Amino acid sequence: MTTIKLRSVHHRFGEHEVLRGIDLTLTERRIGVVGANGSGKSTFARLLNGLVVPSEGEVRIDGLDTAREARAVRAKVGFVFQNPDNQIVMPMVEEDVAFGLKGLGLSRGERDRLVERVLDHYGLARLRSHASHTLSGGEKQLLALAGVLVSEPQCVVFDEPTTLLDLRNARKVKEIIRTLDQMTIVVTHDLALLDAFDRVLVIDEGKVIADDQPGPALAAYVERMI
Ligand SMILES: Nc1ncnc2c1ncn2[C@@H]1O[C@H](COP(=O)(O)OP(=O)(O)OP(=O)(O)O)[C@@H](O)[C@H]1O
Repeated sequence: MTTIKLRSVHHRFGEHEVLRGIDLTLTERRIGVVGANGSGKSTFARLLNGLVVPSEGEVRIDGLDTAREARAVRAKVGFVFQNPDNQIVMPMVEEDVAFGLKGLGLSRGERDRLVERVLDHYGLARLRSHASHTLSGGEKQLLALAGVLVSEPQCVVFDEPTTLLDLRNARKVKEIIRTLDQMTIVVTHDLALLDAFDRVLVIDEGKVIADDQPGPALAAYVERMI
């Protein structure tokens, strides 16, 4: 089990204080994060694997400080961006998946086996030799996911994973999220996705204003939005 702790976290971009005092301990397997546009959700999500370091306070993943132990933190917590183009770095599909294993000290054989498994699992095997930039939006999102999941992180953070997808691909990605073994934290505007989650955080103007099971948390969110 992974434990994520945020202590007195504030984050500022210049003068703008985007997160304003967040204290949380996260251990549940499925955690949703909702809130209005610009409320600080993406910034919050990025704190969890050290993509953003808090201006004040600290974020620890199983005791590791994201500000000082970023490499170890990223091995534990994978991050899937809303736009897969932010994440796909290698020209060919299988190279891009293999890139997710870089720096882990695996032999070539182990690396090939893990890449093979994840390509098969996400239906990308037939595209293995394709140029990454020629994939459709849905295929790119699956590739971005495969590139993160290939290294089997203990926790995966998704920032609006279905926003750019059509219905079929959104459904596919949601099914993957529902069936992942790992701890999963999902920022989304798709409230139905969160029905079976264990915990939902509502962020408003940089603060957590509700933190509960999906029913009451989403009711608080809807009330705040109208
Ligand atoms: N790198 C940055 N530099 C300056 N300001 C930023 C930066 N990233 C985010 N912000 C600002 O911080 C605020 C919160 O942004 P954030 O992306 O965390 O919100 P969000 O809740 O994810 O929004 P959305 O639902 O629209 O994606 C916004 O006002 C945004 O303009």
